[in-house]
Amino acid sequence: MSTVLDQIIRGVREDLSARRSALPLEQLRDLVATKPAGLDALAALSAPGGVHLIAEVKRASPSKGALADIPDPAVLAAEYAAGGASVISVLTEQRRFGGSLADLDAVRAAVTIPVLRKDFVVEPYQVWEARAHGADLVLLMASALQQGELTELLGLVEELGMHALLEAHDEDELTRCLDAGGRIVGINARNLKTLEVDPSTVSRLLPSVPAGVVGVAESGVTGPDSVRDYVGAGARAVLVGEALVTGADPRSAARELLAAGGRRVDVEESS
Ligand SMILES: O=P(O)(O)OC[C@@H](O)[C@@H](O)c1c[nH]c2ccccc12
Repeated sequence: MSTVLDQIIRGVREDLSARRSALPLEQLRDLVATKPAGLDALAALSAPGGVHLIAEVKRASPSKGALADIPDPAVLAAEYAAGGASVISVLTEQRRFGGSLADLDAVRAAVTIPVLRKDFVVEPYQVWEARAHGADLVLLMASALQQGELTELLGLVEELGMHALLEAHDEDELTRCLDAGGRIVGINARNLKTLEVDPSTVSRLLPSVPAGVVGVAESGVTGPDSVRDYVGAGARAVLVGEALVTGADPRSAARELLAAGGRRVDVEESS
């Protein structure tokens, strides 16, 4: 039986081949050569002083449908940055999440902190694309990749001067992420095959992430209490989408989550 993940990846591959016809890899590589170097997302997420926030620009999800309009992702990203986020995550998958590479461009132009391209990366072309559109960090999901692909894509991400967030949602995937050499590893509380969120996945798996690897808790943060729980389980960063995009004030919401994780954010004059 085909899972939601299989269906998403099928659509991603179709959209990808259309983009590749419009812009062949060779030209994409030339474009990458003209871009300034990426920012160090590993350093950003390793800085001491409490939990780090990876704040996500997320318009929709397969489980909930439309979440937020987000007329201007640049404005939202700037609010996240002002609220103390260390990294901005931009979903670029179009069919189920309503994202695009244009959103990535807009966010890249709006902030000076590292930006994550969040998509279902299954081919090297998408890694080149991420760099061409200014990403510093690329999501690689163990559930979507064979081990050889995971290792190969991680190698390309690093060769292009970026870092990868390797994502696992069970023991086997976590072992694979660590074996591949992941230095930033996320535990996703959402099972992308069933879309169910189970925060205990994070508390079960995070303790197995070694101290030298940045452990990220992903999905299911509904407020400060969730952050406290994830940090208690050993999270050095939390990745939050829905709770931030559906609230009235993303800057204050970001600050509140960070405060719950022990990070003090200097309050700037609000613009
Ligand atoms: O909206 P939430 O529950 O805060 O979740 C954010 C993020 O973890 C989720 O968007 C996510 C985690 N891994 C993914 C992989 C693909 C697409 C989306 C995701």
